[in-house]
Amino acid sequence: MRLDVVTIFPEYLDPLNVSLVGKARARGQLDVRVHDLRTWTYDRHNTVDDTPYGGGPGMVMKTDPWGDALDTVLADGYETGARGPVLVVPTPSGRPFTQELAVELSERPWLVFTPARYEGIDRRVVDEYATRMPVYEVSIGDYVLAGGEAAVLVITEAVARLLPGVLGNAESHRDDSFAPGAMANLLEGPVYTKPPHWRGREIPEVLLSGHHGKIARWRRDEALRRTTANRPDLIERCDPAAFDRKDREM
Ligand SMILES: COc1cccc(Cn2ccc3ccc(-c4cc(N)[nH]n4)cc32)c1
Repeated sequence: MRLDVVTIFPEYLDPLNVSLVGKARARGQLDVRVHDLRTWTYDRHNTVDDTPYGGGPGMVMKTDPWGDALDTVLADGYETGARGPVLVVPTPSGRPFTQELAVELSERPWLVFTPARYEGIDRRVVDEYATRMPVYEVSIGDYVLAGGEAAVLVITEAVARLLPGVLGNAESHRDDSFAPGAMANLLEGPVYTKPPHWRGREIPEVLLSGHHGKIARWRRDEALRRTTANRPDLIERCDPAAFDRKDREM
């Protein structure tokens, strides 16, 4: 997978050099290229913004730097054999970023991220590139950030961990809270590791029993308890039949 990120804060994407994404890049599983939008400005102040038509607070990011940057990035990608780009535009007014959308994006060969700042990018930029490629306008949550770079980090990590061979235990994302199956839509339950005793606190007996069926049922029940407490909205999405099937397996 190729990822291009165009931003006025390229250093904000430095975390993509470490941990899971950094290792995937080092192994050649991910080709991540970060571009400074100001490369495509030609005035003394490297201007990327201007006042909004219609008035109002803040500034809007100008068309030309984005158009020149995206044309260059896309041309370079095509020249190096990349195909099937999609534009990913972080915005508070986008569709919610979910595990389902992470899976969908992980199946694409080339993501081009356009994290904006100020009050966003002149709408004509998205309209222009929507004529050439799929555009995903994505919100990572119902809160307002100062720009899209943090969202790029979130989306990239959620997508990268789904790529074959990136996660150490190939199966572990299959048990994700939001992955299909009996635990789908359930939050993660509690986890424990050594030492067995810590400040007078013990490990739940069932986890020491070696009885895999009882352990699986306990984990499912704990996940149900936590989901009921913290995300009752997810409970409605659970499939009781999947629980029955899982119970019969345990
Ligand atoms: C566009 O409308 C906006 C309205 C008020 C502020 C801002 C600030 N801002 C600029 C670019 C940008 C990109 C993403 C986000 C963002 C995403 C999520 N989930 N929260 N916040 C916020 C961004 C934009």
